[in-house]
Amino acid sequence: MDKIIVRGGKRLTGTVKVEGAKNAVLPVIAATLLASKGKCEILDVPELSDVYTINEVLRYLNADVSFSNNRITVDASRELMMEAPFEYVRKMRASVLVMGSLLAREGRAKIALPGGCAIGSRPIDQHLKGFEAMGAKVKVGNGFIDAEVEGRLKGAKIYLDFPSVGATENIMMAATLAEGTTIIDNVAKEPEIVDLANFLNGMGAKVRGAGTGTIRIEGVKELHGTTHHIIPDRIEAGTFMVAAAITGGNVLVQGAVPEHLSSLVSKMQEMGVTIQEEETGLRIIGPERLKPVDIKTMPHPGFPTDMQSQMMALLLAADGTSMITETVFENRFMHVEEFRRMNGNIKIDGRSVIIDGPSTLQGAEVAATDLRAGAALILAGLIADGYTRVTELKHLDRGYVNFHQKLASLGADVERITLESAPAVSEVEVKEA
Ligand SMILES: CC(=O)N[C@H]1[C@@H](OP(=O)(O)OP(=O)(O)OC[C@H]2O[C@@H](n3ccc(=O)[nH]c3=O)[C@H](O)[C@@H]2O)O[C@H](CO)[C@@H](O)[C@@H]1O
Ligand SMILES: C=C(OP(=O)(O)O)C(=O)O
Repeated sequence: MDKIIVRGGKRLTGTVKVEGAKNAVLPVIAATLLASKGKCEILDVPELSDVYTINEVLRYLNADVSFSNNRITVDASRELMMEAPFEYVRKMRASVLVMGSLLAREGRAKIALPGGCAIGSRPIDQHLKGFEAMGAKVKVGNGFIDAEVEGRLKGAKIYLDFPSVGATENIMMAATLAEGTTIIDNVAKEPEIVDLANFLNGMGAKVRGAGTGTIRIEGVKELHGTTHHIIPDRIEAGTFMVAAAITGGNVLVQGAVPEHLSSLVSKMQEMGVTIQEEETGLRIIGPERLKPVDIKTMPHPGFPTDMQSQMMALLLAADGTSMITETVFENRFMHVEEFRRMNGNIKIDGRSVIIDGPSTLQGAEVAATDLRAGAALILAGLIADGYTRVTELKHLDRGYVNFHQKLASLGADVERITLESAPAVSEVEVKEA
């Protein structure tokens, strides 16, 4: 079991470079299954545990995948298997993203039901509604979702009840090989949707309107391999922006795309943080005194839920009362208890959290309850008194490459230790007794 240990009090300075986006690369890898001819080459791929997991899913489905030096090649030209078992879906919910590609290419997709996770129940009814509208018969039973279509999927008009990122991606992928035109309304507008559309078009698909509320896809008979660069990770960029601001530092976040980060930039500026656009990214200069703000998470271009816990850490340091309202996930406040263990003055009120700052944070042993919570607790540790020990790093490793090393390169006092070889405390006590 690994732990990250942070000693608070260091001001961060220097330059940090962000990786390719996790939430862009996962659907892009799933989409490579649509290419029945040629190889796909994906560049700027982050070395994350989620990427290794989805590569395993593709190999299980009979694709040839290689991954080195931030570059993945996939040859999916052989006939594919149609089933993704629970061992993968349990590790990573994004495994459900292979469903649209499999259904479009092979006429069937059987995927273990993803179940709930630490941030909420996360149903996939909107994905399934889209597949059904395109002519698939969907059965749910024995822990699996089994979708099947006779012949090709048919183009359809689909309205999403909520602009779900995953449903937009899955339906978009399925529609590329459908017969006729598919129009999806009330879709997600996240930059990762645009990246996926660009990748699909590089494969020979006809996708228009990505980044707006309506996407129109004219189905084609087959897709081929292509080369694609993944966009920079706006959430990793945002996390380092908060690291700079919380320590009163001065950091250039290379690869931060201002258009992808506008809601975060606005909120941080309201808090008194100086943000300057430079040629290669955004420079963040933390103020002496942070002002409180209210935040409501929303689908893009609203404030991203994936930055909610990191902003909570920043607001703990602000001078006054702030409120965060989470509207995207039903249960994304597990980190509140952990912040309380660090002496954070913070309380939950329904879907909102009230933060009374500034809290004098104290180092404590805390658990990363989900991926962004892990990052947020480390950020809080940067200004806490004494040592903060963060456990459950498997969550952090899903979404951040070398997080502690990047922070250390900016001057943070932080290290990661592996405890496997160390004796448990109780063993030491028994021997000493
Ligand atoms: C791999 C990836 O890209 N993950 C991101 C993606 O997750 P993901 O694609 O799972 O998120 P969605 O946008 O689908 O989910 C948002 C909300 O809609 C609900 N919902 C979704 C689908 C559905 O069929 N029915 C339904 O009710 C979910 O339970 C959730 O409450 O977008 C989220 C919202 O920006 C981000 O936090 C995740 O980091
Ligand atoms: C919630 C997240 O990811 P996932 O959808 O992969 O769980 C995230 O990236 O913060």
